[in-house]
Amino acid sequence: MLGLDYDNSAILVAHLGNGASACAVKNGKSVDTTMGLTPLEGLVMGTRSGDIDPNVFSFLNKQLGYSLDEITDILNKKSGLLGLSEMDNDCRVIEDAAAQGNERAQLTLDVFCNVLAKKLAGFAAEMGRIDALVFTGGIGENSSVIRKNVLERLSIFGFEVDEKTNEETFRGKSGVITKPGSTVAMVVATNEELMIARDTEALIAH
Ligand SMILES: Nc1ncnc2c1ncn2[C@@H]1O[C@H](COP(=O)(O)OP(=O)(O)O)[C@@H](O)[C@H]1O
Ligand SMILES: CC(=O)OP(=O)(O)O
Ligand SMILES: [Mg+2]
Repeated sequence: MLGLDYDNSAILVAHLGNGASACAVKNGKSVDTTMGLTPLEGLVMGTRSGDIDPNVFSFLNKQLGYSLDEITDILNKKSGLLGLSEMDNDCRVIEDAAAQGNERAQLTLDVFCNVLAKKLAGFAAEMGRIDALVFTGGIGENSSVIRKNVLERLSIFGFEVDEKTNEETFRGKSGVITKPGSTVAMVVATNEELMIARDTEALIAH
């Protein structure tokens, strides 16, 4: 798509759906990712907190009396976009509220984008350069608001969003969303379900 040399490339991938993660892909291989032992680590997600002080477990238990199961449930199912906005885990609902001037909704979007931008910047440091940044997943493929917010935070790496193309890229459309001469950011529509089905078929066929 970009004519990059597969064996000499550094690509950042932001897969933003309900679950969300970022990945550093060097020379075609994933060399780092934001999720950890469980999908809770890393980015702010629909209902998952992402990175948080691990002492939150002992604090919420000792100070506020929550059980281990309750804290696990809060961090996985009641945090993230839902917990920050106190509205919904669906990014569209929060974007609409922010557009109407709801400050809490705007803060939620800013936290989401700030955490993502910091992770991507860290990956850039790890790989030594960025040839392209790929947005995918429901939010990555459809939200021009989130993409613009993140790219502006990463302008130090030479990203310059093309506002018109960015706004016109959604619902399965793929393509570059930055200006000519900018470090490349693009949308790549994924079909995870098809990949999972193909991988499963390949595994059970043997
Ligand atoms: N037009 C849109 N603008 C902003 N966010 C959107 C839009 N369309 C879908 N989304 C977001 O995409 C999320 C779902 O992404 P998806 O990749 O399907 O999730 P999953 O991780 O469940 O596979 C929704 O929760 C919603 O927040
Ligand atoms: C791991 C993951 O992406 O979870 P979800 O199905 O919530 O998106
Ligand atoms: Mg998905």
